[in-house]
Amino acid sequence: MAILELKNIYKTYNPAKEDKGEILDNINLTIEEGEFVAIVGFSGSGKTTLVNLINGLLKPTEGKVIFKGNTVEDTSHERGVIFQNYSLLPWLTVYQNIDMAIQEAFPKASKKEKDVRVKEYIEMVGLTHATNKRPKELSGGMRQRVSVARALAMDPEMIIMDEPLGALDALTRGNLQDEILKIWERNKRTALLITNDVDEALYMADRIIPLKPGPKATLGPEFKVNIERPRNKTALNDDPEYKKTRNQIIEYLMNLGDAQAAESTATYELPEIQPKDFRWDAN
Ligand SMILES: Nc1ncnc2c1ncn2[C@@H]1O[C@H](COP(=O)(O)OP(=O)(O)OP(=O)(O)O)[C@@H](O)[C@H]1O
Repeated sequence: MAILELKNIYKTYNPAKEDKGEILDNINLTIEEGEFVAIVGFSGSGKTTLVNLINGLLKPTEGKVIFKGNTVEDTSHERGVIFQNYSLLPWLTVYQNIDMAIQEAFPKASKKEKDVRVKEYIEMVGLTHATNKRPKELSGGMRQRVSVARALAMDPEMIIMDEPLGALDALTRGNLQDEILKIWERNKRTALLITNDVDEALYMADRIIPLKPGPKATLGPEFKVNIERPRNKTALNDDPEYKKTRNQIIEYLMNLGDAQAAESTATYELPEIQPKDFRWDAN
């Protein structure tokens, strides 16, 4: 059953002005319950705008966002967003930031239950030692981990991630990818990951959809990731299916980037791609 539907979404920030700032156009997407979908996009193409539309922070200029059969009008803890810019309350400690989210999601839980949950998620992201610190006392990566813990602690039906792990070192990033996958699988949740990292998308998602560069950014064709779970990062490098899909996506993105550069004077930043990508056999 579809949990999220995007229907003919068009978004401009400036409908009245001549320069309309047309960000998204003709966005159609259906995500089934339990799926893990990744959208891979160019920098500045409208990824955060799309997340905010799904979250309910923004309204589409035209079209509809439908969650569990109802048009999204507002934010809801059923859709937990991990933002790229941490968005923590600066005057609250790590504990209090997470506790506040849990209060909202589980208003009827006892004080003890909430306390156990807060501590469980702080431990999950390895921040027990920083429980009573405020955001300004934390590094960027630590703040991002609090943000991940806060979103997951609310046990949202849909986990929406807007480049959530970009600020982290490789080890922490890998650990959190695994934690997110565990929670998604264990609790049978639905996940939408917005990223510019093709490898992250391939490791985590069931299908990957490129967001073409704007103005009027729209979704490209989907690429299915037919690789069994649980996936092993080291083994993936030798998996023919992984190599094939990776090359297909990268080739598609490179062609898009070239076409866009030929048409426009604007410069676009490609999603994270290594030169080694083209050395691999597409077998
Ligand atoms: N509130 C706003 N008012 C006007 N224009 C906006 C607003 N928010 C974003 N934009 C414009 O919309 C476009 C897409 O921005 P958005 O943040 O959605 O892209 P993004 O793909 O998430 O970017 P990045 O990868 O750099 O984070 C940009 O040109 C940006 O300047």
